[in-house]
Amino acid sequence: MSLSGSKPRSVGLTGNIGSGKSAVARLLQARGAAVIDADALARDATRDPAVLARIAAAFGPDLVVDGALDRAALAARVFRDPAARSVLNGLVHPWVQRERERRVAALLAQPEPPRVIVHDIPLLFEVGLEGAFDTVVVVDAPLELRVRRVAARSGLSEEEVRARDAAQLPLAEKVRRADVVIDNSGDRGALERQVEALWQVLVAP
Ligand SMILES: CC(C)(COP(=O)(O)OP(=O)(O)OC[C@H]1O[C@@H](n2cnc3c(N)ncnc32)[C@H](O)[C@@H]1O)[C@@H](O)C(=O)NCCC(=O)NCCS
Ligand SMILES: Nc1ncnc2c1ncn2[C@@H]1O[C@H](COP(=O)(O)OP(=O)(O)OP(=O)(O)O)[C@@H](O)[C@H]1O
Repeated sequence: MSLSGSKPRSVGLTGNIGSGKSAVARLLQARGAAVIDADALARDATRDPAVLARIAAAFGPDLVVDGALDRAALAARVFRDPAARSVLNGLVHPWVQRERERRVAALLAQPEPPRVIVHDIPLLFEVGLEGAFDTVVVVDAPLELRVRRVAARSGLSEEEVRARDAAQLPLAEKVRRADVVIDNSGDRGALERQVEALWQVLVAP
């Protein structure tokens, strides 16, 4: 039983590349939420030898170097080719979905499950998961700002960020479909204030 004796609230957290999902997830985690990060699970999937073998079979053995996926090379392929992207998604997404369900089951089996479980899923709408959560939160920020923030974080070029954004449902459409929108066009203080307000709603009886 959780402290309140009720089932954890499930939150789907999404937005396009660089919108600030991980930043929001961290702030919710600091307040006591459990976070399941689909990007991290997708990275785990590509370390599974069975998945890696299927990626090598589909995209060529040169994409696996010393037993590890050449992520940059695969990204260069899939973000300019929707058909290739859909093949990769078909190899990785079922693994991610299974592991996510396993993690939820483990959290629910704890003596004191968390009050809130946050599912950070970049492609939540694209894969049709919008009905799977009590609350869907979309993190919004203008593309120009996201390009700058991601470049500072990871060194992806402007073109690479734009290509990934173009491979996702338009962010404005996600904002329309959201239950809650977090505007991350401001500073970190502004973000934290919105997350605190969201948290109060999530844990309200
Ligand atoms: C292509 C890969 C190898 C590139 O790896 P890389 O380390 O450069 O990026 P990383 O995985 O950290 O993803 C960063 C961001 O790219 C975007 N992105 C990743 N995959 C996709 C995709 N298939 N479609 C659209 N956007 C994507 C998301 O915004 C994500 O947050 C990797 O992203 C991958 O395996 N993608 C397929 C799995 C997937 O869909 N992951 C996203 C959530 S499950
Ligand atoms: N309000 C903010 N002010 C300044 N920098 C920010 C703010 N919010 C997020 N960032 C920074 O912008 C970058 C992108 O944010 P974050 O990694 O949280 O986005 P994301 O949506 O998880 O990205 P991805 O789609 O790549 O997973 C990070 O370096 C983060 O630290």
